[in-house]
Amino acid sequence: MTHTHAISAHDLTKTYTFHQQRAGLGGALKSLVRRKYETRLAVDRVTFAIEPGEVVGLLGPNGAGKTTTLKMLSGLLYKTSGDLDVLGHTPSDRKHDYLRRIALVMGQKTMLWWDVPAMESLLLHKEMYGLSTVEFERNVAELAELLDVQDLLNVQVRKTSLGERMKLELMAALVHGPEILFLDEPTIGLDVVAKARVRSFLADVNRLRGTTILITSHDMDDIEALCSRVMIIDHGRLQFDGALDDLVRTAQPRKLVRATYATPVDVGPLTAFEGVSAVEVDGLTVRLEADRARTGQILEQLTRLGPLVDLDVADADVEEIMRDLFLRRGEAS
Ligand SMILES: Nc1ncnc2c1ncn2[C@@H]1O[C@H](COP(=O)(O)OP(=O)(O)OP(=O)(O)O)[C@@H](O)[C@H]1O
Repeated sequence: MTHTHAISAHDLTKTYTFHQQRAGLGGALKSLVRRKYETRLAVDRVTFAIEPGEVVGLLGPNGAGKTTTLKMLSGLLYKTSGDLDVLGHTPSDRKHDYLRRIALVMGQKTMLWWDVPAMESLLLHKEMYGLSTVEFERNVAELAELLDVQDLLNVQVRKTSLGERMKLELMAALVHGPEILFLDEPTIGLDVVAKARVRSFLADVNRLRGTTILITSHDMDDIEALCSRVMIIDHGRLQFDGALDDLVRTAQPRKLVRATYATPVDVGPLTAFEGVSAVEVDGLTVRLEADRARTGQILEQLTRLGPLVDLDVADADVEEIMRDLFLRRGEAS
């Protein structure tokens, strides 16, 4: 059988079953005698396919089911139902051949030994994945250069900064040359410079090696920099799967317009104009939101108000769009 998709999931579902601990000692004893089980539907009939070489962002509010999805894809968790195929494998079988072809990096977990230099962990990976010395040395050299960590490989990991450690973490994840990289919040806690470095590294890896990347992040700058496609998951359901641009267009049907005039203007006529909202005046600058479909007419209207010296039309910040989107969904459910 040939597999064209790197990842394909059909009605993928995960229900957690856990037992509720009652409060206090009496409660704890009662819980022992009569265990109360609860279930939580974390991922609910999710269907998607990802092609080799794609970089896809998995987005959603806290508790949406993103980590659970990544864990099922990487084989750390069993699915409850549905079909899942990654590189022709059932991930939860955790076959050696499968594990060789993927990597999972979790921003808050480390796969490096703390008390020894990163090189020791890399050598362990060499053994684990059965890499030849030539292959290993080539990969280490390439990754170390891309990440600029040549000087850090022989430093005890505990002595490295958070940003440095994430770079070493990525190196450890990629040294065996996986075809798919699962990333869970890879830039969490990093400063702006380190974040940018991680992003450009991931873009390089995708471009140079054709690595398929599925990334979750709460930082929309990560997503904008790396992903042309996003999947939004909320309450376990896949709510959107498509181009980031399309998401912006559908989620934010308004454009942000800023007009600056040479002399003060009366914005009275604007408020009555169809498709205009949130008009604000700040000295000689007028800000408003314009319905996407009517932006042309609205701009024309703005030119009639007075002598324009500057005009700026922009989409809302992706960060803001997400906030609005999740807020609205939260209110609706
Ligand atoms: N081991 C577990 N046992 C029971 N419920 C769990 C377990 N792990 C996660 N959950 C629940 O499953 C749901 C999805 O959690 P998940 O960690 O996948 O969300 P997430 O989208 O990654 O959130 P975040 O952005 O906060 O990391 C949540 O309601 C969470 O409380």
